[in-house]
Amino acid sequence: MATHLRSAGKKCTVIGGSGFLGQHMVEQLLKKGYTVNVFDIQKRFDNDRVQFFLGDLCDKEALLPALQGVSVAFHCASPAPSSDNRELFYKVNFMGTKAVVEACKEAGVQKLVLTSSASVVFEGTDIKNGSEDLPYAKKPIDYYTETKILQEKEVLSANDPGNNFFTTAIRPHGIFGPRDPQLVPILIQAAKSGKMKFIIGDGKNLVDFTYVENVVHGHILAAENLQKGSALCGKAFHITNDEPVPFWAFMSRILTGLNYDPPKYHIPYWLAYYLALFLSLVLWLLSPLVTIKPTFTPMRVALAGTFHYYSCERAKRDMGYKPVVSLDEAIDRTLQSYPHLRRAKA
Ligand SMILES: NC(=O)C1=CN([C@@H]2O[C@H](COP(=O)(O)OP(=O)(O)OC[C@H]3O[C@@H](n4cnc5c(N)ncnc54)[C@H](OP(=O)(O)O)[C@@H]3O)[C@@H](O)[C@H]2O)C=CC1
Ligand SMILES: CC(C)CCC[C@@H](C)[C@H]1CC[C@H]2C3=C(CC[C@]12C)[C@@]1(C)CCC(=O)C[C@@H]1CC3
Repeated sequence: MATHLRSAGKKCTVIGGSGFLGQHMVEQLLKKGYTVNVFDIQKRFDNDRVQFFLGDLCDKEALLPALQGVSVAFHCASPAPSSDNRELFYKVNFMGTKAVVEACKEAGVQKLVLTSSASVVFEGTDIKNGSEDLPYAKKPIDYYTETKILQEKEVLSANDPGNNFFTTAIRPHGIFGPRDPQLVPILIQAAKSGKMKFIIGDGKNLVDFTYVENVVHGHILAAENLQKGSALCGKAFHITNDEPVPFWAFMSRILTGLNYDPPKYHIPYWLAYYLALFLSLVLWLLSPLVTIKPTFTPMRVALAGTFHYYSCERAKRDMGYKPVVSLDEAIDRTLQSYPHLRRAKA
């Protein structure tokens, strides 16, 4: 059945709809004829076609009005990984997700699609073409990821066909695109302050970077294929660009595309890792006196210096997923979208 026919008359709620991914979700859902509610802790854009509900997702009562009459809820809210706030991650990603599940059931929502993360299986060592069958990380790289695991388990185990409630999880990796507040802005900030001189390791490690529209496409396909008896029920799916790329080649392309020099000196992976670990220890000791956010954390060094790319064969097989924007096109569109970060040529 054509996508526009399947989506006719569908009403959905995007929890976290004011965020980077959330806003792109809203735009595509509206294009596909969905009626869209946004539930978020803040309102970051205006759109007459969207009904906004402001509140904290940890509060079930606040969620309920946003879910009335809705058939699909997309849950893509999370505190930013860089907030580095253990209590907040636990409260929002774990306890809050329990509230989301409860509220969906109470409001009679039939489908819940969670935005998880491919990092739920990453322990800081190489993953090449990893499938969804990899076990959850026993030692997740940070507390954000630890709570993404708890969150994913909570949502997948809530799948309950007997009560007409179906759940699935999308695991994207390294989302980028216009309006992303993390990847490009952090990279350019690091370049501006002269910190992007070194390639961690030999620079050959392949990683997935996934264009935001492909991530959105995966979510919408998931919602449309999630139904009684489908292979999606209670399962997680990698959504990638299906074009793993050397981490440092990708970074260099963004840097040169915005007129910054690419890194050219190599530093051994373990040296970078232990330097970052030592730095975080020093900053932790100083934290009662001063708060400094380091650019190079052990987590970022692990992400920058290892292979971690994932197979999206399961999504292709079970929901007909195929990236809609190639990596080349995605990088060009992203570079175009950040004129304010472009360095004036000398
Ligand atoms: N960006 C990436 O590379 C990847 C992201 N993900 C996942 O994708 C999802 C979306 O990420 P992204 O769009 O980058 O994140 P954003 O921070 O841009 O968006 C998340 C939104 O959720 C809101 N939010 C946070 N806490 C609450 C709360 N308690 N109640 C209601 N709303 C809340 C945020 O508000 P505020 O800004 O005020 O906190 C923000 O508007 C997240 O679940 C993330 O874990 C997964 C893999 C990779
Ligand atoms: C300073 C440089 C070494 C790195 C600059 C880019 C990084 C900020 C990004 C490279 C990989 C990204 C990534 C995430 C955040 C931004 C990066 C670290 C996530 C941690 C976002 C949340 C997830 O669920 C997993 C992502 C993995 C990749």
